[in-house]
Amino acid sequence: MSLTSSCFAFKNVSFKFGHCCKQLYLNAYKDYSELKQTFIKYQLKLSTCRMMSSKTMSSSTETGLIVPTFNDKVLSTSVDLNMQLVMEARSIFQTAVNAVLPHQMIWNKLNYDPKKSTLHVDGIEYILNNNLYVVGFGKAVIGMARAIEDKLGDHMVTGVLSVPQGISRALLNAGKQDMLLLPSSKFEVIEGASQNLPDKNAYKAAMEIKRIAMQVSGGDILIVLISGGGSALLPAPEPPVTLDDMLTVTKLMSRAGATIIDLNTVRKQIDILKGGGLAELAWPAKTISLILSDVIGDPLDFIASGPTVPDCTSPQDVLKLFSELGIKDAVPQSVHEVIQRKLQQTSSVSCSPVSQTTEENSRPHDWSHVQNVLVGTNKIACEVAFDKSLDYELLPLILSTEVKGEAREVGELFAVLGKFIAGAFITNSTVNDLESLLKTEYKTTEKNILTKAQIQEISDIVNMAKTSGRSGICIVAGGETTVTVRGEGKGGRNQEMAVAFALKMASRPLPPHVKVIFLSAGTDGQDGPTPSAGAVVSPEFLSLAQTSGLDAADYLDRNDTHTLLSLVDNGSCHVVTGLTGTNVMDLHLLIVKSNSI
Ligand SMILES: Nc1ncnc2c1ncn2[C@@H]1O[C@H](COP(=O)(O)OP(=O)(O)O)[C@@H](O)[C@H]1O
Ligand SMILES: O=C(O)[C@H](O)COP(=O)(O)O
Repeated sequence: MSLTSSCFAFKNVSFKFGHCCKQLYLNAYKDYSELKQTFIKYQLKLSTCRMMSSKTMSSSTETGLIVPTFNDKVLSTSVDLNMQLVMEARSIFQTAVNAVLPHQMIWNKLNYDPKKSTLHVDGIEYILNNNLYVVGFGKAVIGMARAIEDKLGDHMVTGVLSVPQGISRALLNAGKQDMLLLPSSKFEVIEGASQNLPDKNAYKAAMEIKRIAMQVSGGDILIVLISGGGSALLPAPEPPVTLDDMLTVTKLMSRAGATIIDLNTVRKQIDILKGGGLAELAWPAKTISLILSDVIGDPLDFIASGPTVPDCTSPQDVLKLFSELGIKDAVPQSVHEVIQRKLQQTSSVSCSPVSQTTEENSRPHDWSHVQNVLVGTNKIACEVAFDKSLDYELLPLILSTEVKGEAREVGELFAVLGKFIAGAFITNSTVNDLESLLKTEYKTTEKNILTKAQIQEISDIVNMAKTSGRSGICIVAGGETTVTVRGEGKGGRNQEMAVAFALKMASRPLPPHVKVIFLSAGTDGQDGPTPSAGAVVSPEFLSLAQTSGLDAADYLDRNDTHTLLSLVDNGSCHVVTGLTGTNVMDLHLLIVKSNSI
């Protein structure tokens, strides 16, 4: 995947159907973060006043400076500070992950009144009366299904889950019993799609799910649980496309550098259940889709290829993609046949909520029977990380929830930000200083890596820290970078970011008394094909590696960052959580703290 035009900026990615929602979201999010910053300013003023008036809250040095305290312990050595920042980062990450665990999310969203047997979801009321059917597909749906069954099991008729091969055993081994179904469960669980590729088991599960969708009727309620990996776990190729043809197209596109949006555009056009097909089949039953987003920007119609969302793609989009990716001739003939057939059927893309009368089912209906609900997103995790940072007296800033681009380059970018913030603590740095630092220190093919607004936000948060006497800043970000794997090593995008960060930080020593650490980890607990979720490093990581005779740059070049992290300091830099049972992409935390303010 090539580096996008801006790693951090909110991408102006517009889907016809979703664009207006996205703009509303951006406006709301902007208001939210301004509100948050206002709150912080107020809180800071309050605490600064309190601090000035009471000696008990801090210890002062002979020069009268207020030394930052942490849990009433005055920091004495930089080693303490380093270890403390690592502990804080790990705690912030874990707190954020806990907030997007399946049980937490489902219980937050579903308001059930057992006396009235009514279920309220975002203000919409449903009457439960042993009329509930549940299907699910994705890496995190077992935990979601357990939460549903705990809450609404009495009304469940039946349920089917399509989950990754080995996930139940892995969750059991990770001690996540609370995310597994009980022996009395009404769910049928079918494991498949190992390596996230559709297979016969996933196909069997998809057919079972299709059968339930066709079985439900007017008075029934179908809950659909969706999370990352759902596309591969719900393969329902439209004849004459076969499962093998679908596999061929997926592999062809992935190898050609297709994005998840590209992949799912094609999947929606050649699959009966994707692109709203599942909800169409369930009509007139009411469908409630509970969605855990692992796609940047949370586009409902692309997460797991949007089986319950109106489809805004077209057969023309598919042909355009095939030619852009240079795979048109390699695509199976059956796929071209389905695309050509659709070209005849639809003259233009229709995103109207009222779907056309389709010949095979002659059921004219709109989408009022469907409620799509985002229950877990990277944004929620980032906001929890934001709040948790305040507990550690850090001044937080959510820089982006749409981080993308080549992992090592994004890791280096965080290093440049770390250097700027560290320097700004002891000098009067300005926005221009950060812009020039990015130009000189950050050699990348892209020009506007950070938006002007984000550069301004970083400069503002530093000034706010200095004027309020806060000794630390926590930059929170999330998203999903990519790795162009060229070496034979073992690693993942978050481990690559951490090692690249450490290498970049080493190019310029930090001012005395200022410490910088960087944590990058996947919320699903697995970074690449490794048992790590990611890593947390300080600039000292490099000297630790060198004392062990390890060349970090060489390990990075061979995509062998997991091995390197395992060898340095007995693997103490790894972030290991085990499979978490959730998946809202990755979290990045840059913490800069000075013990001289
Ligand atoms: N040795 C490696 N070093 C760095 N990244 C790797 C390596 N091997 C695989 N990857 C990356 O890990 C990605 C898969 O990440 P993973 O966390 O398993 O899945 P998901 O993207 O669903 O979270 C692959 O797309 C690949 O880019
Ligand atoms: O389409 C899907 O399955 C998800 O939206 C993204 O899948 P991934 O987790 O395999 O990228």
